[in-house]
Amino acid sequence: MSILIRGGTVVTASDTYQAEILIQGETIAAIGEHLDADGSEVIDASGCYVFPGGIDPHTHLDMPFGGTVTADDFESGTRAAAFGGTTSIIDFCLTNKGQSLREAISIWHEKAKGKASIDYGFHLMIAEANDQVLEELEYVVAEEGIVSLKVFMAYKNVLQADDETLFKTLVRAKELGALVQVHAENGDVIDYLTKKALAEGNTDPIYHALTRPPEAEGEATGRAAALAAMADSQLYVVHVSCAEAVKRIAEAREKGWQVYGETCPQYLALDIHSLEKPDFEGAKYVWSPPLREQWNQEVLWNALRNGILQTVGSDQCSFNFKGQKELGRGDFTKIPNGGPIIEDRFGVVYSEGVHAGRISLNQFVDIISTKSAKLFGMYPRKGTIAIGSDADLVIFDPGATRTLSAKTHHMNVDYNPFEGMKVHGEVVSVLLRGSYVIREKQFVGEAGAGEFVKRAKFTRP
Ligand SMILES: NC(=O)NCCC(=O)O
Ligand SMILES: [Zn+2]
Ligand SMILES: [Zn+2]
Repeated sequence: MSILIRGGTVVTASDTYQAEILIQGETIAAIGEHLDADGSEVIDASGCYVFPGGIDPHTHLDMPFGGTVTADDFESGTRAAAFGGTTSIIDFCLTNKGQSLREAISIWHEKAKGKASIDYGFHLMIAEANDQVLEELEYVVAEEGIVSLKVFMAYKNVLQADDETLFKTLVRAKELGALVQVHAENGDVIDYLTKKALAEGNTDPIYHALTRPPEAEGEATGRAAALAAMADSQLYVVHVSCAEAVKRIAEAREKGWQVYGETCPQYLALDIHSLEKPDFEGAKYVWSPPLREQWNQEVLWNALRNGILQTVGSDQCSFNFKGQKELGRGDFTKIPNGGPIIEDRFGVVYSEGVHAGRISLNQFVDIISTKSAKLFGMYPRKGTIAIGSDADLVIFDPGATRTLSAKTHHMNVDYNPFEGMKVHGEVVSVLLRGSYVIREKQFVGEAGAGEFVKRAKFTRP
């Protein structure tokens, strides 16, 4: 089976040009002009961009958290991702203290099996760094192809690990060729501030943000970067929300330390005042780190444009307002943290980034796909348009406009944090390894067609 994409403008992280793309089987066989279409299905991409499929480096599907389980599992989550132009995700596999890593990973494989309609990999959470865990990591990297390890510096008494755990993980990651990720907030300070707020009768959603100050994120980011430098290792800071954290990453990079950073669409396009919405609606906007004052948005865009931050992940972690976010009525600490973003990551970054003139088309591709492929060991199989690469492609109409809404989204959740937002550009069709997942805005993919991607060891991009 071969497909010829004709008439489109091919966009990669480095180039923008008119060309035809010939797909044979699962990969790109040729790129050029006047390619032989004999026997191929021809897709007319006139007026459209052809992008490499989006790679979302940060998702939580079918994850127990905050006393409940995320509303989207691998089936609904990956389908929604495909509608939005994403063809690969990397989901976080949680672990418990005392549990073997093999067991934790096999639980996550079961969650995805037969459900994912796009390709996926796993990051592995490190809850403790004892001898058994450090030993088992060799198998994790070499056999499972899981080359990214996540340490939480927040969520005290739930997910939070101490500095010793982070440092030992960084040292081991260096030996094995893995990239360490951190949720960088000072969990001890936040624990103190949240208890104080509740004791003072401050229970509304806005106190979630007020008890997680930017300094708590900046401090933890700087500490993690310093630990990475002392371990001579590599660090990726997830969901950077504010200027304080950007500053610490910039300082680390200036010193030549291998520190990378990701932000998310919610921090680029929403602000802290959403948490003040009446009737408990502010709970829809509870993330950790929290939404910040609006001026931080331009700091984040500048950091993406200047290469201080490299990627935008969705941090997809959806909970319905009814029955889930509502668990925190009367106590903001019981609001499950997170939101539904997987479908709109690509579109919001295109619209607010490229259309609004903040980043170039090529920077968009780098941020939304290529850098994640490079940092997480999938390049050049994924993250670009090149001969031999997987034919993961997005045909995108830049002239279309649409309004984001829970009424039209495909996530399994009863609200959309970007409700009513007008965006420029629309995903028309999506191919995963040469097969349609989205065809003319309709889902034609298959639950189970997505494959687990074993990734290559970390190399400095
Ligand atoms: N970010 C958030 O609020 N929820 C998802 C879990 C995490 O990434 O910390
Ligand atoms: Zn986090
Ligand atoms: Zn997350």
